[in-house]
Amino acid sequence: MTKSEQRIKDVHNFLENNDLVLGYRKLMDCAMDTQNMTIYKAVIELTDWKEKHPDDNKGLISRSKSILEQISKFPIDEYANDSSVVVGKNLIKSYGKNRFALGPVSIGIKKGQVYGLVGENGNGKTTLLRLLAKELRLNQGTLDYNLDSEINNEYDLRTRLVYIPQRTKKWYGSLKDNLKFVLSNYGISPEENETRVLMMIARLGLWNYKHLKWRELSSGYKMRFELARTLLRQPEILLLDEPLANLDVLAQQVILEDLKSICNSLNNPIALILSSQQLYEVEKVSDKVIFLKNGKYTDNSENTDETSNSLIIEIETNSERDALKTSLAHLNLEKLVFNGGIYIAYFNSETTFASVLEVLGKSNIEVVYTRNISKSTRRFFVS
Ligand SMILES: Nc1ncnc2c1ncn2[C@@H]1O[C@H](COP(=O)(O)OP(=O)(O)OP(=O)(O)O)[C@@H](O)[C@H]1O
Repeated sequence: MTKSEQRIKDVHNFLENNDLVLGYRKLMDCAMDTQNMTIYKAVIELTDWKEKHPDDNKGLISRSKSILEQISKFPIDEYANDSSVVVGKNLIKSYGKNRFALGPVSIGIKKGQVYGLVGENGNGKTTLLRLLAKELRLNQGTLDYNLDSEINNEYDLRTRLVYIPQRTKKWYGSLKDNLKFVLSNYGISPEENETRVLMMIARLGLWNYKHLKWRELSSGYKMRFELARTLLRQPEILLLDEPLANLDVLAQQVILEDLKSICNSLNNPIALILSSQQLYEVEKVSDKVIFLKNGKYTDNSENTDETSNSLIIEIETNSERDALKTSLAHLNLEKLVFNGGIYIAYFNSETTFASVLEVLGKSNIEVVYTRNISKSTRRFFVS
């Protein structure tokens, strides 16, 4: 089964299981992989119908399946270049003597991959993103881009290597007109412009906002607009500074899933690096998580820290510390740290998470929340 057939099958399964919100998004991703305007138009028409018939799930499923059928007839040219699109070696950036210094950082990312950049405030996330975006000059190290498009000047580079800062600029007119303006520079017909823009509006959940102006949009939707604007230009590398800021937890998950899915396109994948404070959400979608502390770098695939073999568990409980300590003691508990809200329990490598759950379950400890963070970047935040 090809990847494209697998994706179509996945959408079928989502529809069959009534996971319609997700199924519809994945249907749009399959549609976008065709790059075919007839398919785009069918999706646009269905999006409009869906908004007018919000409760007709049966109708949505049968109409979606009929589009899937059309999509399955299109051969998809799968992107096949497996080399890194950006390679940074021993990057160092200093803002001056005795001031903040980042690095050395080495990084290499392929298209279709997502890297999460995490760390507390002021630890160099924006600095690293701006270095990769060529907005800041390196003090040391080398930075190479292997872009597929021909790059003749700074403008070409800026369309393929896009950095979206935390605060974006105000724009005038309607959301849709602004998106159409982006494509008007690409020499495509007005009809195709309209179709591509409406498709992107549908995919980014902006359908009911397309006629709104900048000041009428919440910050979450302003970010979605920025993404739509950027994605229309088909970038090869996308650098996002805190795209989750100002979003509620549900919206954070949705936008991350959307980003991951869009960047994983079969024929037009994008290398995505995003910074965030939302560790767990970012970990879920990232191929690699890079943790920055005081400008120094650790990534979660290198188990080089001293706790890399330990079992580390977060536990939230209303019980007393002594009671917790006593019940866990015989499980080779090495350390129990309380950070004010949550306990972090460190065990030696022979202890399993299942055995801790068993002990907690049988004890009188009232567990509100627990999580195994042994492999999570979270362990660097708490240590
Ligand atoms: N232009 C600059 N000149 C001097 N120092 C700077 C400059 N820009 C950033 N810094 C310093 O570099 C450090 C890292 O900043 P940076 O914005 O990269 O961190 P961050 O991890 O993105 O933080 P946040 O999560 O708060 O956005 C901070 O101490 C900041 O004050």
